[in-house]
Amino acid sequence: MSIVRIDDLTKRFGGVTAVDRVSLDIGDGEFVALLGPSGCGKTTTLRCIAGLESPDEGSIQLGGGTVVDRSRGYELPPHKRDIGMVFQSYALWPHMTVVQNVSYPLRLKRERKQAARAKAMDALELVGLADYAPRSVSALSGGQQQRVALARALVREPSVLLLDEPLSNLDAALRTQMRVELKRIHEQTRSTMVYVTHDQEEAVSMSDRIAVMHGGRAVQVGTPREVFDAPSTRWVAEFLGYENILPGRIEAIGGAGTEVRPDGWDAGLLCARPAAGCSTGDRVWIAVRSTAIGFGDRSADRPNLLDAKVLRSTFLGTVTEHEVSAFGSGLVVKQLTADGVRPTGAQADEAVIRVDPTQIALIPITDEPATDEPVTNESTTGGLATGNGSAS
Ligand SMILES: Nc1ncnc2c1ncn2[C@@H]1O[C@H](COP(=O)(O)OP(=O)(O)OP(=O)(O)O)[C@@H](O)[C@H]1O
Repeated sequence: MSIVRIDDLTKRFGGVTAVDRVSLDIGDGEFVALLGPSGCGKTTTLRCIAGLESPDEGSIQLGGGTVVDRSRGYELPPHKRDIGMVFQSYALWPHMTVVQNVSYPLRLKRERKQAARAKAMDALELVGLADYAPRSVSALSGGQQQRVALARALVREPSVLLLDEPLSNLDAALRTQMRVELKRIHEQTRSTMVYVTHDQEEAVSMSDRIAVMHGGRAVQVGTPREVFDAPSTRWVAEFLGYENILPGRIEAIGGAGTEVRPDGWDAGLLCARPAAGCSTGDRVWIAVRSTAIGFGDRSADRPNLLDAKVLRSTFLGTVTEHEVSAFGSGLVVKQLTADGVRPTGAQADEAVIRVDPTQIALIPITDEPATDEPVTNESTTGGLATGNGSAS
């Protein structure tokens, strides 16, 4: 049964369509991340679920009950929705102790002091802060304050917990630690969680499913594996860090996989992943991560060996990044430093590269109009992706 059901949700701010016909079903106990670059509509979607924004179109159901339905002008106020929220800013009461902050939502609901305190202590136990109960929240670190905010959201046992970039104010080490903590809390409580983030690692490491958002739309929804291994559009592939994206055509589909030929190449590539919805002759984007290309050796009889020219090599600390050219296409190759010694050909800048057939994603080229908007993604190197970008 879906605990959150969003149908055709649209929210406009003046001329800006912040959320554009988003539909999403979230099951009981699921952890779903809304992932996308800044301004793609993640927070607005979350705020519509919470009732902090009033959508222009569409409907939302929580726990089977309608909370907003624009078609009949129905809208339930935020305090009547069975949700808990955790924001980027912890929004705690600085003059209250830890336990007072956590029990506050129950006191607002007129729960008796002793019962509220007992539930608050259980919630603090869950986030590992029971020993801090009598302290003033102002005396806690950022990470501890975020845990208090989490305990406060959990204390009412809401059917849905909405989290808006809750870890973004923490330093990198604490963020990683809190990620593990949040996952544990989710496993322990099995609460349904909707988590807004622009951080891919966060989304992948915690979520059961990810909804990738772009320009107000949920452009792909799936498990982390599905989304990362089979991006549905060129934009999603680029956003998820595929540095090499070439336009090409499917030559043949056989037992060993799909043969594709990038435009302008004298050789094809074997792709071992299933090419869902593709047929021979189809135009496709051929997407390959830089880590899926290595230096090879002609003496081995393996598929996808190509002669290439090494244009530049840059040591990046743990990996070495090479920019190479094969059949006139620029490619980014990344190797662990330990494997970074590349076999040279007759000339110092010549090498044989190998594209791992199991690591190639094929994306049908559709006639959708291109967006000129660049992909903003900290983990993307902004390499030598080619193609005219005329389709997504
Ligand atoms: N109150 C508002 N008034 C006007 N425009 C708004 C308002 N809230 C959001 N927007 C616009 O709607 C679009 C989506 O914003 P939203 O905050 O939902 O994106 P986001 O994906 O959460 O971004 P970020 O990661 O930067 O928070 C943006 O273009 C934003 O400028």
